[in-house]
Amino acid sequence: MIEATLCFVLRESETDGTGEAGETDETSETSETDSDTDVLLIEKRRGLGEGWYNGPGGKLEPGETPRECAARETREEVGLEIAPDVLEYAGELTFLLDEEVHTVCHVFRTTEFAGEPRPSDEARPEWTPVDDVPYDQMWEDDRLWLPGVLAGDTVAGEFHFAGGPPLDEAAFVDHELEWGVSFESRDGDGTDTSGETEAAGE
Ligand SMILES: Nc1nc2c([nH]c(=O)n2[C@H]2C[C@H](O)[C@@H](COP(=O)(O)OP(=O)(O)OP(=O)(O)O)O2)c(=O)[nH]1
Repeated sequence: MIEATLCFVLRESETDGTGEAGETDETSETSETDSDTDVLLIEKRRGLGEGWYNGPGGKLEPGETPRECAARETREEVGLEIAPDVLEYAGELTFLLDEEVHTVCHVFRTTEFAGEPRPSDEARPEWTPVDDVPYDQMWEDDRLWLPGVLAGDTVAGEFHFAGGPPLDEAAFVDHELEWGVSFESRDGDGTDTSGETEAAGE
């Protein structure tokens, strides 16, 4: 079983024409988009999910906590500095391949970071308005849980894939999601859950 992380860094969109987001032209009545928040996505250049968009993240190293891993991977992949303890635990995703647990992924969210994103061998970073996330160029399950996570909710999910390995070539066949889960101050162990279960196909 692989233990991995994802880290979604959020910022207020730049709508004054000085940044990439919210650029305007003289004929526009307003430069506002539907959303005033950007998320830092990466185009993954290698490894599982290569060529797709995702958040920075990767596998835990020995002795590392999930939040330490999320902060390290974000630094290595896009050069942002994040203190592990500011990360908000937003989700626990379990990916099953042919009914066996393949990966447990801890999902974090933060608005606190230092530095400017820069590309690396692993990732090309891109600030993306949360309403423009390219779900058609991402893992198929992401459209089910990422909008809620970006909106501030917490989630526990199970995602069933069949026909692999590798996981990113398997078919996505089923899922269960539970929203409003209380993870308290956990770092990856023990969960205190509450909320409704939403089964696939409902
Ligand atoms: N958004 C999203 N991410 C997923 C899904 N499944 C899945 O494994 N991931 C994440 C977990 C990890 O962050 C990443 C896979 O990690 P990886 O094995 O490619 O890690 P890596 O080699 O790039 O990283 P490293 O630890 O070797 O540096 O993809 C999914 O369905 N959706």
